[in-house]
Amino acid sequence: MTEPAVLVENIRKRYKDTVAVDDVSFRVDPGEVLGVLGVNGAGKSTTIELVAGLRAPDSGSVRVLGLDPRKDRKAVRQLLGVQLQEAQLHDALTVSELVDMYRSFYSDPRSADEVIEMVELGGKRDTRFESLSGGQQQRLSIALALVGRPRVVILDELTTGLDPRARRRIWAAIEALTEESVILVSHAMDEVQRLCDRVVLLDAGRIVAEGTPADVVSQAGAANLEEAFVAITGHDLDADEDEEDVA
Ligand SMILES: Nc1ncnc2c1ncn2[C@@H]1O[C@H](COP(=O)(O)OP(=O)(O)OP(=O)(O)O)[C@@H](O)[C@H]1O
Repeated sequence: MTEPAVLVENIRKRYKDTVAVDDVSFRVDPGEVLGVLGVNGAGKSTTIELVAGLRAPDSGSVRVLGLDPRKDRKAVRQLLGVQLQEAQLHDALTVSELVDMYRSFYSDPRSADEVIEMVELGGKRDTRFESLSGGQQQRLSIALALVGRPRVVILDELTTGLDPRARRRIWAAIEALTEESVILVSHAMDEVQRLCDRVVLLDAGRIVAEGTPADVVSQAGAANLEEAFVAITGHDLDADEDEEDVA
C-alpha cells in the first residue's frame, strides 16, 4: 500500500469544556483531494490546525508524509502549504514583497511570476496587502500557500467571498495540482462536488459520514450533497453548531 500523504489516527482536542475534535481518523492518499465539511463549530479548523502542527492533539497521532508535524517541524514546513481563514499578513508589504518573503522560506520555490499569475494578481504586484480587496487578499493567501511547491496543501474556505469568475479560476488552479495532496475545508457544496475525491463530514467533533461525494449522497438517500449534509447532520449548511439547542 502506498504511504499516505496524511494519516490522522484517533485525534482528540478539548478546549476547557468543549471537545472540539473527538476521536477523528482519516487518511489522504498522494494526489487526492479530501474535503472536510461541517457547520460552524463542528471542529474543522481545529482538525486542520492539528494536521498542520499548529496545535498539539491531547491524544492520537498525525503524520504528514510519515513525519510528525510537531516534532519534525522544519521538515514538514518544506512539504506543507497552508492557507488559513483570515491569514495574518504584513499589511504594509506589497504583493511582490510578500511573495518574495515567502519564496525565501523554501528551498525550491515557484517563481514569483508563476504564483502571481496562478491567482491573477499580475496587475497588483506593487499594491500593499492592506489596499487589496478581500477577494484579492484571499487569492494572495492561496498563492502564498503554493509558493513552496508543497506536496500537501491545506486550504480553509478556499473561495468564500470570491466572485464566480474568481472561484472558477481558483478551482482550475487547484485542479492543476495533480501531484499534490489537498485537504480542503469548505461550506460550498458546488466546490466540494467539483474538487474533492473524498469527503469527511464532521459534526460536534466526530466524523459522521465519509466517502466519495457520491457515496455520501447515496448513504443519506439524498438527491445531492447539500441534501445529504442536512439529512446526516440535521443542520442547514449555514447553521452554527453552538446554537443547535436554541429551540
Ligand atoms: N481557542 C479556542 N478556545 C476555546 N474554544 C475553541 C477554540 N477554538 C475553537 N473552539 C471551540 O471548538 C469547537 C470547534 O471549533 P472549530 O473552530 O474547530 O470549528 P469549525 O468547524 O472550524 O468552525 P468554523 O466553520 O466556524 O470555522 C467550537 O465549539 C469552538 O467554539
